[in-house]
Amino acid sequence: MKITKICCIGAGYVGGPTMAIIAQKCPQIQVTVVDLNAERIADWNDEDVNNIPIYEPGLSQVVAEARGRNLFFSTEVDKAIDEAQIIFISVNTPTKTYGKGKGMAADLKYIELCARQIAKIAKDNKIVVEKSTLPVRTAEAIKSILDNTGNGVQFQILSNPEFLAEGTAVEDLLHPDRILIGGDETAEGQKAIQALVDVYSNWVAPEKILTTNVWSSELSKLTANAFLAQRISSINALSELCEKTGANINEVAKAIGMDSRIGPKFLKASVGFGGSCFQKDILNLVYIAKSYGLNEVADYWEQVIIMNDHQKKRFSNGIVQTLYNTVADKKIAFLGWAFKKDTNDTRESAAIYVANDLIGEQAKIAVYDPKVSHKKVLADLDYLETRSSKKNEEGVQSFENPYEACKDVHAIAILTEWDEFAQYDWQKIYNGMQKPAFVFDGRNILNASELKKIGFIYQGIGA
Ligand SMILES: NC(=O)c1ccc[n+]([C@@H]2O[C@H](COP(=O)([O-])OP(=O)(O)OC[C@H]3O[C@@H](n4cnc5c(N)ncnc54)[C@H](O)[C@@H]3O)[C@@H](O)[C@H]2O)c1
Ligand SMILES: O=c1ccn([C@@H]2O[C@H](COP(=O)(O)OP(=O)(O)O[C@H]3O[C@H](CO)[C@@H](O)[C@H](O)[C@H]3O)[C@@H](O)[C@H]2O)c(=O)[nH]1
Repeated sequence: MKITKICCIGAGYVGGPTMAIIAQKCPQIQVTVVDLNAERIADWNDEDVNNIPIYEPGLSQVVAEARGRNLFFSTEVDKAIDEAQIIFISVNTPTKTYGKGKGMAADLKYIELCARQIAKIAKDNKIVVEKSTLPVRTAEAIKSILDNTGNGVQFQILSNPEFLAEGTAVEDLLHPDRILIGGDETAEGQKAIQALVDVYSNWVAPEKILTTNVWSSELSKLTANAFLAQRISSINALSELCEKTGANINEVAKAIGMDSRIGPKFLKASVGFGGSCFQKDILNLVYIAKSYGLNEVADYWEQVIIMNDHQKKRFSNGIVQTLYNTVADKKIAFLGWAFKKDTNDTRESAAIYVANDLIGEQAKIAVYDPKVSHKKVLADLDYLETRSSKKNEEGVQSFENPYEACKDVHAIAILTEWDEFAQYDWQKIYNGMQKPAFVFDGRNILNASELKKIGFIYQGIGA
């Protein structure tokens, strides 16, 4: 089957970058990304390509190259569905906040809406691709909706989970470790798989494209995230033991990472992992295990989340304790608000929880993040519903300049590992601070001995 038109429902952190790369690498295919959020689409179409809604290194250049040529952003969902041969579903699948499975299960209402819309509009056979991260066996539900509410046309459902990490999305999409495609074992299923393999083959080597059955593909995505997050919780658990014993977590991580069976990646101790995926996907895995009565399996994976919550709490408690057990009316600068460097995404960022704790202790927070607006900082705090918006506004200020943010503060906390933080003139920052001047490095990115030489009281993670 020759693919000439692709549509993607959902112009978010996955849909936008993924489709931009497909369009860049497949100029013969017209790629249309649609979304119900008109403001988001308008931002993707902003004349100034630097104003696209998602910050990712290298992304604006890719969009500049393909947009208007074979890459389009639109709110005309029905038209795009009608015209496409392959429809990617890349909508959000957050943790449910209501009803059965509240706080654990994935909320699939947006997925179901997409399936119903596709069924209503499609007048010829379509390949529907699950790009969103979904519970294992979701394809069954999508198929049932499509087959029972459709116009009698044939649908093939593929699972093609996305493994990009934010901050490195373009690089990850250009050079993926693997592309995973799950489909039906029938002849039609295999034909659909081949059509999608052909799209990726425009830039991905054949040995990196793995095809499986649908259920393995769906479950592999949750499993990959669970394994990655588990490594962080494992190293963070040991960071607490290091602090008690005189061992240094950076040295321990290096020593174990040199064992080729363990490997060096994802062993960076931190204030705790954030982002829209790890917590949501592990909770989802836990819920699935529980729903099959596999309580030990559920408990095993839930511990990764428990450890992460503990790590965030430990960080804010440590600040209060060190500042003589009170931070009331003390000003604390936060360097970083995003959940990791090189992204403007703040979903589930550790910074939100640490700030929430400290505002609860009546501290005043001064935030500097190179890519996050004050509006976003306030919205993140309000989302927790701990206190009124007015009280949050009184508790947090944002600054465009890091030196301004750090002026007159009692302490500085590093919440995100932005490279620029290590390059600052720390003597200048020290001179402008209250004394004693404390630094709590939640990312272990600063030069501890240099800071101590200047006069700072420095506390990292796990040393
Ligand atoms: N963010 C990541 O790094 C990442 C990586 C891999 C996988 N994922 C998964 O990909 C999926 C999308 O994540 P995201 O971060 O891009 O989410 P997002 O919230 O940034 O984007 C989702 C978009 O879908 C739109 N949408 C929702 N329902 C719609 C509908 N019925 N019709 C049209 N548009 C609709 C929303 O308006 C939103 O713009 C999730 O399942 C997530 O778990 C995310
Ligand atoms: O050694 C490490 C590595 C990461 N982190 C933190 O872990 C979180 C997640 O980081 P990362 O995994 O790099 O970013 P995400 O964009 O959340 O990507 C994860 O989640 C995506 C969504 O499912 C997957 O596609 C990716 O493969 C998976 O890495 C961030 O807060 C990081 O700061 C650490 O604390 N220590």
